[in-house]
Amino acid sequence: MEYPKITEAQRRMQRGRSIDVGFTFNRRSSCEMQNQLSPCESIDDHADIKKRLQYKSWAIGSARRTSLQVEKKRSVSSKASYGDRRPSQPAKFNGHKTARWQADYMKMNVPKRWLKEYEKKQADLRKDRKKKLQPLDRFRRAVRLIQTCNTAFRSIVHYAVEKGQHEQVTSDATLSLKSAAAQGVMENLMFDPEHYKCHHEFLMPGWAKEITCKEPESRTKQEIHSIVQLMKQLKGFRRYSSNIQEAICGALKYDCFCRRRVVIRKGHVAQRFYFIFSGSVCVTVDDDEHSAFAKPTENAVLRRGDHFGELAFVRGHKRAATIVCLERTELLSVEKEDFFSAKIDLSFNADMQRRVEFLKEHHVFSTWPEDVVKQVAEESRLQDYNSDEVIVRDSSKLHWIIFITKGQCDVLRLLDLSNCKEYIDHAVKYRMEKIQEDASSSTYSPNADDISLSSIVLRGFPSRSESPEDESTAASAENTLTTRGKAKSEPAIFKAGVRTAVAIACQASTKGILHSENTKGKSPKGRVSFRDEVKQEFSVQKERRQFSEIPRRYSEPAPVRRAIDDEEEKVDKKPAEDSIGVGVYMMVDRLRPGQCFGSWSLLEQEDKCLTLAQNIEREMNKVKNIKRQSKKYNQGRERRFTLVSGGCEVIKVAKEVFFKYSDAATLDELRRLTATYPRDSILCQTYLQQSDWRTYREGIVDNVVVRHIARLETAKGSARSHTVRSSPVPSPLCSIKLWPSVNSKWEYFPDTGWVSGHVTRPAIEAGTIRANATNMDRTPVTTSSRSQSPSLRKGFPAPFGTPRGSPVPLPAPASKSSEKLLPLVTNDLVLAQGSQRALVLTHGGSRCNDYQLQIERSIINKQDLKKTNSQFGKVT
Ligand SMILES: Nc1ncnc2c1ncn2[C@@H]1O[C@@H]2COP(=O)(O)O[C@H]2[C@H]1O
Repeated sequence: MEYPKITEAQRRMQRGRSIDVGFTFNRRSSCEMQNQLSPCESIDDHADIKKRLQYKSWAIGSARRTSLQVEKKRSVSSKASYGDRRPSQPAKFNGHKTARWQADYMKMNVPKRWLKEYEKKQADLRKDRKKKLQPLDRFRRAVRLIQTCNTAFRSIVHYAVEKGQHEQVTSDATLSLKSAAAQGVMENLMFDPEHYKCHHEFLMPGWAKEITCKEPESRTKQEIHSIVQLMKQLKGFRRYSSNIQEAICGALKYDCFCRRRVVIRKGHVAQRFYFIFSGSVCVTVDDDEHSAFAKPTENAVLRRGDHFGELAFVRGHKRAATIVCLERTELLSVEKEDFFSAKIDLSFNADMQRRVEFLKEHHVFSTWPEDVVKQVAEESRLQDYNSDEVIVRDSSKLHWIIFITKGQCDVLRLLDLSNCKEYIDHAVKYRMEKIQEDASSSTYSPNADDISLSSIVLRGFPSRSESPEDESTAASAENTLTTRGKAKSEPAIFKAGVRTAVAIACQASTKGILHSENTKGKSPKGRVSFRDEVKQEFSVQKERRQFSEIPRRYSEPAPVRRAIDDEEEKVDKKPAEDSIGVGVYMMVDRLRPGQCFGSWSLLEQEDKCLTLAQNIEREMNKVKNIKRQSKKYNQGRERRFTLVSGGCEVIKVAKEVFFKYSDAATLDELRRLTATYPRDSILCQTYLQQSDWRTYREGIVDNVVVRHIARLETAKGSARSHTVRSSPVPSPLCSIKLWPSVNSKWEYFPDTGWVSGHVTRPAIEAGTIRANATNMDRTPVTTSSRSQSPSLRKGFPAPFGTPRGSPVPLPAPASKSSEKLLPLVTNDLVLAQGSQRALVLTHGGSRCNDYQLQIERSIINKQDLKKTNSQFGKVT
């Protein structure tokens, strides 16, 4: 058989057409999975391609065979040349950008029309796939993504461990344990400092260690550049210009020291200047490093990003302090010669100049001679703090006066609530009412939230009273307390207060009201501590002193004073947990540039820093100003404040240095700058007011919900003004709702909220409930009345601590334009007007469409309803 002769061009054309379908498929797959499969990769892929083609109905047998043959031939013959043919950049096709595989087709004479059709089909498919993605599919996708990320992360960790860089991946738990151990006790802080810490501390990477251990001459430019980038993480390093940075990094040497290792000893000749890359060191002015561990609060602690050892170079003296590691610390140091050749000293001189200028301009130092100011500036230190960093934990142990140069700091007062008369009175009163209410009504069992405030106070008592046993526990607790109380001859008020509280605790626990979670949730650090009587006795005495406004120094005879002081010292020496039963931090002041912190104790000892002549004059003035000064003395002596940075730069001047040069004018100026903060009793009242659920709720409502609703309503327009809002805003605007119909049916619809069967229009919200049950009236609450601040609501005193869930009357509204239902929230009590039926919302809320609403129908008889209402009356 003779075959017709065909030209090479015809053959090529035929081949192109015959392989089209199969080839298109193959090429497509090569594009989609470039890394896994490519048609010309090897003959081993042949089986795979065949398998794929079997499932494609449009890949007819003959075509498939041809294509495979062609593919096989091609893959064998053109294996070497394929790489060359393949264009590295996307080629242009018909004015459109095309992919690599399209360019290949062009070469193989694949008709453009087919390509276009194919592309269009693919685009449609992609669009459809995107559109039809169900939430579940989306979720699956997200899960897959997370899985991928997780796998990637694990492989990085694995790689790091293999390469010996596993130290960099240190868990927070290990770090927090380390730092807690390094700091010794957690001191008096009632919040967990770990919450304010970065989760990972970055240790020096292996490659950086290698570079910094090399001789400076053998470091390449690239290596120095990498070290510069790494060192830029340190705030102490960033302040240098790029030239200085490079010069420093060319000479840096890596060192790692363990805890207790002395890096610098006072009086030694200076050799190196140090940056802290990780860990922390303590600066102590003693020759001996032990005070760093014995009195940790008295010494400065330097951390990652700080530097030390410059003073000796700048001043040309010997080392001014001892520096010891508090934990495993990584340091990068620069030799003396490099320090000067890199001109690091210039930046320190500039810093020094800034300090001098700040001090010179400050009022306190206005009378000081220039050389003295310079000396003080030399001995002071400029430090910057990030937001939320604790600068001073306890002002009573402060050894510096802190001047704020930039930014702001917050002064906090740790308020011991268990020592606040107002708080105890409030809690006991509230609890008594609750118990009476419980005793009289068996139908209504209060929610755990209802006693949240009282449980804070009760937390200060031994856990034995919280065991859900019976009254015998109460009796025994009371007995123990009374016996102890007798032995110590407690004041009567105190005994009565404590007894009531213990009794309350037991009664509450027998009813299963006290929930440990509840207590835990409200407790800073979840502490449960027992305040012993001695502490309480003195706290009561302290309280009395505070109330009487008579300064202790001048009102009490000396021996008594000493005795009290001694006792106080004893009490103060107790562990932190014992000294504060229930604490809360209150912000009392915000300091801005120019203001100072920590001068109270200085004013107290002002006599020490005056000359004899000045002393005589001051004695005269003292008599006149006795009352004014005594207040400040008390403040300095008894009250402790915490200083927390809000992002600031400060100058710390040592008190001793300040003492040396202070005169009367300086102290007067300092006194003028020193703020007098409110007494604890006032702070306590403010706290109670702020933590009052209703005040809080109104604040939130004013700030968030009302604005949100207003926005929604503006968007919806006035057409919906007579319909019930279906917005899912769980607005806790009102706790009591009155319904206009006596026997109305109570129904809940997810969209429309509560609807009464007897009312044609939506039931009208009522905000006011009168003391008398029979006189219950309805008055609509408007958004405008709601948005008023609590103080503007006349005749609406804010009782302390009305907890969430308890019935709260709302103020008389301004107008009745709004005829809408306000949403209910959990624990809301719903009363029908004139009806004896009450509903307590136990779960969800009328605006929570996703929740199944459960309603507890408690039938309250008339008597109980009256009682309840009379209690509402009491609250108002
Ligand atoms: N009060 C301080 N607070 C923080 N660091 C200090 C204080 N006093 C001295 N230093 C540092 O401790 C270093 C001890 O060595 P130098 O004197 O060389 O440089 C000193 C300062 O860098």
